[in-house]
Amino acid sequence: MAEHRRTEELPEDVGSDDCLASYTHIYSPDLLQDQVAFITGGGSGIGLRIAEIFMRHGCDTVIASRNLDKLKEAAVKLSAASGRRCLPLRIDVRQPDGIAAAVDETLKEFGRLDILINNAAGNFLCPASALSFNAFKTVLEIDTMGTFNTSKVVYEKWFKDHGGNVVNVSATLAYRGQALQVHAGSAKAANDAMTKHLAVEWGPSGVRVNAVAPGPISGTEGYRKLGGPAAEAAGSFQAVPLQRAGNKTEMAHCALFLASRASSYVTGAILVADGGAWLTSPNDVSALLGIAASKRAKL
Ligand SMILES: CC/C=C\C/C=C\C/C=C\C/C=C\C/C=C\C/C=C\C=C\C(=O)SCCNC(=O)CCNC(=O)[C@H](O)C(C)(C)COP(=O)(O)OP(=O)(O)OC[C@H]1O[C@@H](n2cnc3c(N)ncnc32)[C@H](O)[C@@H]1OP(=O)(O)O
Ligand SMILES: NC(=O)C1=CN([C@@H]2O[C@H](COP(=O)(O)OP(=O)(O)OC[C@H]3O[C@@H](n4cnc5c(N)ncnc54)[C@H](OP(=O)(O)O)[C@@H]3O)[C@@H](O)[C@H]2O)C=CC1
Repeated sequence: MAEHRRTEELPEDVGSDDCLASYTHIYSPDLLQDQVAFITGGGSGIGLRIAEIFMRHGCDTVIASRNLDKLKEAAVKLSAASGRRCLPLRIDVRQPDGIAAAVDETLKEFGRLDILINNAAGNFLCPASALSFNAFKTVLEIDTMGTFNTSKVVYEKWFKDHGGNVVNVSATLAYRGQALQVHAGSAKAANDAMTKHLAVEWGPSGVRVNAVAPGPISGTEGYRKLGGPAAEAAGSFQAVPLQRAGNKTEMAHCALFLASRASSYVTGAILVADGGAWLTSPNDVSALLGIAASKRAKL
């Protein structure tokens, strides 16, 4: 008997921080019609693709991070690809006053805010013994405090009275112990707890709070910094049930589901989107990359 292996068509992707040349809608094209999304770290990687896919579903966006030149360049590409408006704003998610000013500007420009995507993060590989106290604190401040700061400002300025959707970008690396990742794993685990606590507290205000937890996602800074290309070369993805890395469009589709009425009864959920990697795969990146645990890894 002939062997049948069902294969799904993967959504389009490009490896660089560019917009897609073509896009086939899976969801209704008007799923986010005339809504407004505030996306931290929306100028690159997964955040940029989330902005693009949201805009292709009728949404206007604010993309906010530290590097305004990068954001302005991205905003031009995003508007050209989608015909929607994109406002680039400089923020550091560690600074609540700057976030507050950006949210004020968003409301002045668009008159509403429907979706917050907490995507900004920082990471690198480093053994705990070599990690400075400031390095650990820095990652917690960006990933965890940054998520709280932005969520709280958006809630107080708009969501408390109008409802809204928060989607946090987590990581499955937090689900098992992993060498060289105590800073990022601790931060993302805290964010998963924050997702559940805020879902409970803000549900009565009509605010849903969910998270998507990616595994390795190609074509991103995180993938490059954390050894994705080396893992590919070593054939490590064969150990992942779906036998490949994910792509940015796949993550954007998860965020779109959680940010839209497609998930209207879902809150406090963490949508694991890692091809099954954390369930089964060897996840000791230090062994894979040949990095001795006693040495500082600057990748
Ligand atoms: C689950 C998979 C399982 C199986 C699959 C099978 C095989 C796969 C195998 C491999 C994995 C493959 C792919 C990857 C998979 C998953 C990825 C998962 C998660 C990714 C998470 C991410 O967050 S990705 C985001 C990446 N992007 C960025 O990091 C961009 C933003 N980053 C930054 O701005 C900086 O890097 C920063 C975080 C350091 C912040 O910058 P800044 O505020 O300017 O801070 P600094 O002043 O520069 O530094 C502060 C202190 O930190 C120290 N530091 C900085 N860099 C390093 C480093 N590289 N190593 C150690 N220490 C560092 C710095 O020295 C400062 O400390 P002092 O004490 O000196 O003051
Ligand atoms: N790529 C992967 O394989 C995985 C990624 N993730 C998560 O996905 C998300 C996106 O990562 P990825 O696309 O790979 O990486 P990127 O480096 O492209 O994205 C991180 C973004 O965060 C922004 N940022 C960093 N620090 C700050 C700050 N202090 N204030 C405001 N913005 C900040 C950066 O912009 P700027 O420099 O302009 O500030 C950048 O746009 C992260 O939450 C990451 O943890 C999770 C698992 C796997």
